[in-house]
Amino acid sequence: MDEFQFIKHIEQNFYRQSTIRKGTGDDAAVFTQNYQETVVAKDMLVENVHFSRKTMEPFHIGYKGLAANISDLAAMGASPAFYLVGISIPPNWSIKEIEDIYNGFKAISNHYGMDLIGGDTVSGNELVLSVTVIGFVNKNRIRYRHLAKDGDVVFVTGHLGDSQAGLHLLTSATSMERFNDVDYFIHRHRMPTPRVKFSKAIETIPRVSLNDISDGLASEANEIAEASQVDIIIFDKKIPSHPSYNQFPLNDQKKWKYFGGEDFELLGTVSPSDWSKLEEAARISDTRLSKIGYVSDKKDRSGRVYLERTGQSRIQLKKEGYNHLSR
Ligand SMILES: Nc1ncnc2c1ncn2[C@@H]1O[C@H](COP(=O)(O)OP(=O)(O)O)[C@@H](O)[C@H]1O
Ligand SMILES: Cc1ncc(C[n+]2csc(CCOP(=O)(O)OP(=O)(O)O)c2C)c(N)n1
Ligand SMILES: [Mg+2]
Ligand SMILES: [Mg+2]
Ligand SMILES: [Mg+2]
Repeated sequence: MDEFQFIKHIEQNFYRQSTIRKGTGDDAAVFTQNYQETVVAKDMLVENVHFSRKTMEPFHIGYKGLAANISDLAAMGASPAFYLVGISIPPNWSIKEIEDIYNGFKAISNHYGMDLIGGDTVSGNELVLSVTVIGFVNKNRIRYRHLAKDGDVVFVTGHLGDSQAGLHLLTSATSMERFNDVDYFIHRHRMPTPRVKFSKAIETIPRVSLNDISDGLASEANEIAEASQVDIIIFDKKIPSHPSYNQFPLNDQKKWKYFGGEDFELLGTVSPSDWSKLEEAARISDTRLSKIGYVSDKKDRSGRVYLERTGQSRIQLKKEGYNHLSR
């Protein structure tokens, strides 16, 4: 199969989005849009950085590559619509394996009614995916990270630390039989759920600041604090974790839930007067929701995040987490 046959092979034969005028097959895609804001994001997935052939099957690579991107749309309040895929294919990957990556894309894109409208195919030394997503959101419902205000409630969806626990189970030398809920943790690592349903369900709330947790809670909370120029206080004991999470070494538990990343949960802040609406949205979207802290209303704020631990002094939670250029 050559490059052109490959493209023909992966093209969709119909489109779900009615706004599409031209998908794949010309020099560029064309869609029309009139009243909503257009939201665009890109995240890459690179062999031996984001996955290894030991930790992920080809299907998971496609699924997670698109899930990570959809997560950024959810973090802006946007509904996913389109995606484009740049792929560098090494010679030692079979066409069947590449097809399976695309089966991963198809599985999650079907779920959100998204269309593949373009991309690029090249040969390379390592498998590299560069995915671009496009979504739409109503003008006054964009969930910027600079929208946090004094006195807000700080919340998070789901459980934290699961993804790195899954990676640990996939890579550590100790036998998996020693652990409970192995399949759950591995699934959370390989096939994370972007919180689109929750993000849509909170549409009635006028102001929410939101970030998705790709680099760890500490990093994402600092991004909200810096962008909004507020101080955030987080209660250590309120961080939600899976019932079996406490089977891992204490140090790892702490490391993964604050600095691990790839959980693709949503972290945000909302006015206390909208908290009950948020709870209702969590209920109807079947999403776990936890109140984990608050935005300080003191005047001397500096865009920092602090951690409160029972019986211990308050410490600053620094912007540490997964960082590609920390050398
Ligand atoms: N190489 C790059 N060129 C241009 N913009 C970039 C580049 N890398 C990151 N960005 C932009 O920087 C911002 C933060 O990126 P990132 O930390 O990867 O976000 P996220 O963690 O939400 O995926 C985004 O607006 C992103 O588009
Ligand atoms: C083999 C392997 N090693 C390490 C990791 C852990 N890891 C890789 S990237 C990453 C953070 C998220 O990736 P990034 O590209 O920073 O996403 P973004 O913040 O741009 O959405 C983590 C925790 C992994 N998933 N697989
Ligand atoms: Mg990114
Ligand atoms: Mg993000
Ligand atoms: Mg991202």
